[in-house]
Amino acid sequence: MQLVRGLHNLRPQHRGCVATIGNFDGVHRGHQAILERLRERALELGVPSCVVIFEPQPREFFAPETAPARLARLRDKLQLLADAGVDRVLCLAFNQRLCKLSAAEFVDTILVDGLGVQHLEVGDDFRFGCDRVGDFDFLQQAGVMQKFTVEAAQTVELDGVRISSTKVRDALASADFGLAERLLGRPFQIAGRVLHGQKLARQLGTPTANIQLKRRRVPLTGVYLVSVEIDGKTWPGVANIGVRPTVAGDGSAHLEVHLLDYAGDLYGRRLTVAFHHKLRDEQRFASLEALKTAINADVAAARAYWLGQPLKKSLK
Ligand SMILES: Cc1cc2nc3c(=O)[nH]c(=O)nc-3n(C[C@H](O)[C@H](O)[C@H](O)COP(=O)(O)O)c2cc1C
Ligand SMILES: Nc1ncnc2c1ncn2[C@@H]1O[C@H](COP(=O)(O)OP(=O)(O)OP(=O)(O)O)[C@@H](O)[C@H]1O
Repeated sequence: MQLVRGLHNLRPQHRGCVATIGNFDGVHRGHQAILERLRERALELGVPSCVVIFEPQPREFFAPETAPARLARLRDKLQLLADAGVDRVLCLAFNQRLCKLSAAEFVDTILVDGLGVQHLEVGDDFRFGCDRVGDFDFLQQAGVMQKFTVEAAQTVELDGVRISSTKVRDALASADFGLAERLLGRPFQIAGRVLHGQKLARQLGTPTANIQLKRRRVPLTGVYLVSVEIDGKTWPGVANIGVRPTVAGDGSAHLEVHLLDYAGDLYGRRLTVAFHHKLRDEQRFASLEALKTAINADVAAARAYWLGQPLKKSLK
């Protein structure tokens, strides 16, 4: 899959494609259906498929304080789009200039002049352009004039409710990982590289791998039963995701995982953590001793859970 960053990096050979536009946060089953349709159209027309995304996402640009945490960071989104068979991603900087484009300018500059789009696939609720004036009808009319076709993707629902990134976030916030998995079409996961921590965990008796979140905000906090994939092998574990109030960190979120029965150095390795069950909220304990007691109880609960579970369900 090819990544084109910014309109200015589009070349004449990029013209001619089928395209869709959106945030695609989490690449849930609604998105997957659009991408499937896009792939079919690309094959029919013999042109590449292109997904247009924005960085930052529009809500993060307009209201950085209240924009929801992302389900997946850009790198993981790109991987998911590649896995869905997308040929090209055009990643546009969402800035003052872009948000001021009228719907007609958006179509002319990006879709027609930039991409030479032959077919567009969008959700029926899709809106774009300054003040979100552009909609499906507008696109269809523009398509008649500018010689491209537009199709409204059928809404994908689960139990009568439209699947959306928002619904996945709600499921994670209420720790309903079964629902999150049904919305996403895969378990909710966070991937990252293992960093050196404050080395307190060993003193607490429970070694943990600290996964780099950088400045990433996360859509869930607390203590969870997890399974962790390392180089294709899966290990049961217990994880804390949060700001670690007891040891007064820097206020940024950390993901720390203790793997049951794993002995070995994980520094620098890339882990993928899948979430299965919430044990409790993160707490501020009065002492390290009290934190240690709580973590021991978490580990015992994890051990009991994984022993009682048919491991093959979640573990390879
Ligand atoms: C299962 C588990 C549960 C945890 N629960 C909490 C908690 O409730 N409150 C808290 O402040 N820190 C919690 N922590 C984080 C510890 O504070 C952290 O692991 C410890 O500070 C070690 O940090 P280090 O790896 O950077 O040395 C938890 C960690 C684990 C592995
Ligand atoms: N359940 C769905 N069924 C069909 N199309 C969908 C579905 N969800 C999103 N789409 C379409 O996928 C494209 C990208 O959607 P986008 O990520 O911007 O919104 P979303 O998933 O509804 O997220 P949010 O909850 O943040 O609004 C848009 O064309 C949108 O209409």
